[in-house]
Amino acid sequence: MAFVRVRQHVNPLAQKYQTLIDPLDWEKVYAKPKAPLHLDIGAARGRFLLSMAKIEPDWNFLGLEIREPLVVEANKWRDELGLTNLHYVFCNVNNSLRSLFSSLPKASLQRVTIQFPDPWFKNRHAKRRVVQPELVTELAEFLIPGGIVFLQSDIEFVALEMCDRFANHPAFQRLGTGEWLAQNPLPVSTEREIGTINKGEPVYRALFETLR
Ligand SMILES: C[S@@+](CC[C@H](N)C(=O)[O-])C[C@H]1O[C@@H](n2cnc3c(N)ncnc32)[C@H](O)[C@@H]1O
Repeated sequence: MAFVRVRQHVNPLAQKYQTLIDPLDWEKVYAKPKAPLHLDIGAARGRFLLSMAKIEPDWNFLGLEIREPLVVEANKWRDELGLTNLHYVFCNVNNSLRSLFSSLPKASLQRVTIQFPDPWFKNRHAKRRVVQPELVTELAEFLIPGGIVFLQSDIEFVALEMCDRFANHPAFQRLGTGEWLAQNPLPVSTEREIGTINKGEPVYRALFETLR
């Protein structure tokens, strides 16, 4: 499988990423549009979802990614494998969720993963980080009661900031003891997670649930 070469980071605040995305026609996207939906934010090359879609054929999987060539490539691999429960969309997740999900069958969105989002280390770039309070509010609106959000990062301050933003929203409660999770509860690791573990570096993980 040849990999397309792309820029490592793009600035989500740049003008060209402010275009609003059209709602999806879910009947055309998935063979079973009413199946539970797992959303992966910042899907990159999409390998995590590709494996998940094979393991859980009764779920639908949606990957959102701001680097368009990766999305084109991931959808090509999906087609080659004939997976009808997997789709990738090129968008800026910070301005697209509401439009994207306005047509979503009721009670579909059940699981969200945000894994190793770009850290944007400098304070003056903090607004470029994916988990902004507005994103948390939108997820609270569309997730079912009892829906799950799984967060992980290799940068502790990013993990802490993500956790604070979910903990500060009244719709979410953190699961577990409040310590970082020792294990990934999902059956597939992301590319970034495997790289981090192979370097012997820590991974900071947390689970949140929407109130029932
Ligand atoms: C460090 S990579 C991690 C990829 C994958 N989740 C993993 O764990 O291997 C973060 C990904 O999020 C994407 N991303 C960053 N900001 C985004 C945004 N506002 N909307 C959509 N995708 C975004 C980046 O382009 C990049 O592919």
